Amino acid sequence: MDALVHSIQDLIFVFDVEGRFSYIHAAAPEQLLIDRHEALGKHYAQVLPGPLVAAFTAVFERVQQFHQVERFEYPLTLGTQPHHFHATVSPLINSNGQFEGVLSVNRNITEAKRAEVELQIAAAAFQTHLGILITDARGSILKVNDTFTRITGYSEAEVVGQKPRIFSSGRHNAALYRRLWKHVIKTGNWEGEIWNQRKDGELFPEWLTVSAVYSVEGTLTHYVATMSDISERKAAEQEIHQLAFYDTLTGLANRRLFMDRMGAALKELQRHQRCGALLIIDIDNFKQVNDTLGHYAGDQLLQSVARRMGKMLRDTDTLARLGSDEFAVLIEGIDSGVAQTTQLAERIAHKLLTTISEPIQLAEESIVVSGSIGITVMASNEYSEDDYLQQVDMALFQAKNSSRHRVCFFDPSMQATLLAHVKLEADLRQAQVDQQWQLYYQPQVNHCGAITGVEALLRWQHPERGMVSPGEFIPLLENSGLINDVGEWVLEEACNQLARWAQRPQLNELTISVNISPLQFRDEGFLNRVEGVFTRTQAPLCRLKLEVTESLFVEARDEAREKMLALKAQGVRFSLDDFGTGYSSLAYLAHLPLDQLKIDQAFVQQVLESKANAAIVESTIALAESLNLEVIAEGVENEAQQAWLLAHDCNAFQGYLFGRPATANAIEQLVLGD
Ligand SMILES: Nc1nc2c(ncn2[C@@H]2O[C@@H]3COP(=O)(O)O[C@H]4[C@@H](O)[C@H](n5cnc6c(=O)[nH]c(N)nc65)O[C@@H]4COP(=O)(O)O[C@H]3[C@H]2O)c(=O)[nH]1
Repeated sequence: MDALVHSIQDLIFVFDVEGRFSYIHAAAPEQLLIDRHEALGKHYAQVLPGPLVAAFTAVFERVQQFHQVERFEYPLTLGTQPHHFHATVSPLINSNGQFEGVLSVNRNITEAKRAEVELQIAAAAFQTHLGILITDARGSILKVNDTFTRITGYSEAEVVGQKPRIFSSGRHNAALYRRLWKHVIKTGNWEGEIWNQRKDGELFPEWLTVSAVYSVEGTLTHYVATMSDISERKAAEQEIHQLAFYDTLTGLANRRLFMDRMGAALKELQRHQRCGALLIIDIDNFKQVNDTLGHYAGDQLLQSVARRMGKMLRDTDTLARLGSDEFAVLIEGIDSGVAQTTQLAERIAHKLLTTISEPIQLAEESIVVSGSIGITVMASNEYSEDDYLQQVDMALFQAKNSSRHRVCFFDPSMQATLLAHVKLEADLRQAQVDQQWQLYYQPQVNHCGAITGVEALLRWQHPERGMVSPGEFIPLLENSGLINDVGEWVLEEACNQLARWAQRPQLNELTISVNISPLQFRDEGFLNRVEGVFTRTQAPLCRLKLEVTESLFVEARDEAREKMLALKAQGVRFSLDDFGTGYSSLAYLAHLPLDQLKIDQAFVQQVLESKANAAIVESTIALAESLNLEVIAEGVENEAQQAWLLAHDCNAFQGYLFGRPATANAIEQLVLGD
């Protein structure tokens, strides 16, 4: 009997009515908290840990009171290991029906508990955001989770027993699947991107991991596949790629992608000695379309031009939009040499120009635009992408500035000229900072040869080049916007001179003519600047003449007239310079508040040689007379010219015959006859 009891794995305790241990069975002494002999006769509260005492007391009392079997579970640490027990506590009732104690049978359920927890974890893990599919060793589906159903549209019932190939998208060849299974067999798992098909037929990309499951004995029992639907991520990646490398308006490559392709083309050039050509295309009247028809029309224009050019080019060419109305074409991998590449690029450029200039229907209007193209041939890898872009920009600049050739090739001398321009512009900015300006004055005389006034002419005292002529730098001042500041300096200097001469009896009648560039005149702040100068210098304004040119009245002429009237009201007079060279309407000129017509030196110098020039000068003099304007001839170099002019009623002159431009001091000496 003892041997029988001894073989029972459960712990058996008998407690008397008071709760003292009267019998203890344990298969091994380590299953007990204290030694069996020591525990016998002790109250359970003296042996068990506090929390268990409380739980056991409640059970004990109920068993005693109701004479019923109670069951409960409790944790207990034996040695250092946590354990779980299940206790069945029964009342011990004697033959008289009296309660004599309790019998507690305690089973160690630690392993079962652990398995239960693991199962719970596994079940929770199975329901994750990843789709899970489990197959047997032959690949038949045994189980899938809810996420799998959400991703694929297949319920578990629909797929159990099937092979995973039912999800195949047809996008991958058999070799990929062979590689996949080979890898799983060799390493135990595989992961990668794969396209599958949902139940509704839609193909989608997923990130798939496949793992092989082996039994303890090492035999393959299952495959577990987890998958996540990456179609949204792929779409987002695609969108990011599109935004990063393509122009949103036209869908063409953007500057970044274009530069990448150029980099690749240059490498190709290095490896295989193949030439390439780079073209930059600019839509000449794009700004005008944008300003007059609005941005929407401008956008449509660009889209239309992009479409047409795209159709014209080959798939291997890269067409890109680099900036607002600037497109670029990269033609690469041309086997033939530089000469043939040049010819090919030119042919393509002309075709592009033709396609650009076909009429475009924008809303109600059909418009025609033109383009200009700069080309450079990429035949050497000693230049970088940026160098080639710079070259082609220069060629484009040249194409835009030449009225005849809308297509220009880059040539190195162009680079030298442009660099000189850039240097000159930088020098001009420095000239303004360092005030390297000087004002010279050229005498203007009447029919008796007496000096009545001067024309103020700007000089630039360049630190290295000496005196630079305004013909060279005025256009640059105009292009860079510096003309406003420099022009103000000229006016202030001339007005200060007038104010000084006003103090001197023999000089106080002299007038000064100041050249005003159309750009300066049109500037919004022009009147304010001029009035500032007048206030500061207190010059006698009736002796100030502003020389304007006909080109001022080509655009916004009413605005120009308004400004002239405002200045006229302060006593300022106006001279029309270079008369006869422009295209202004005489009828309009008659409406301007002018005081003087200046006959351009080109006519004056040819007056004796060319009948046509003589006729122009004669009619200018007649026109001045009829409009009641003074007339002055400039560029008079000899007495014969002066005599001719006098004979034709022109009584005011300027030119080398009477004096070259000189300093104010020199002019004063001339007037005073020193
Ligand atoms: N061959 C020849 N030339 C003569 C003769 N008499 C005068 N000249 C030159 O002809 C130009 C007359 O000035 P412009 O027609 O207003 O032409 C001026 C004017 O358009 C512009 N300019 C000069 N100073 C200024 C200025 O302060 N502001 C602006 N906006 N333009 C200026 O630069 C142009 C050239 O000025 P410059 O080189 O000083 O050249 C001056 C003068 O030196 C002559 O008998 N024969």
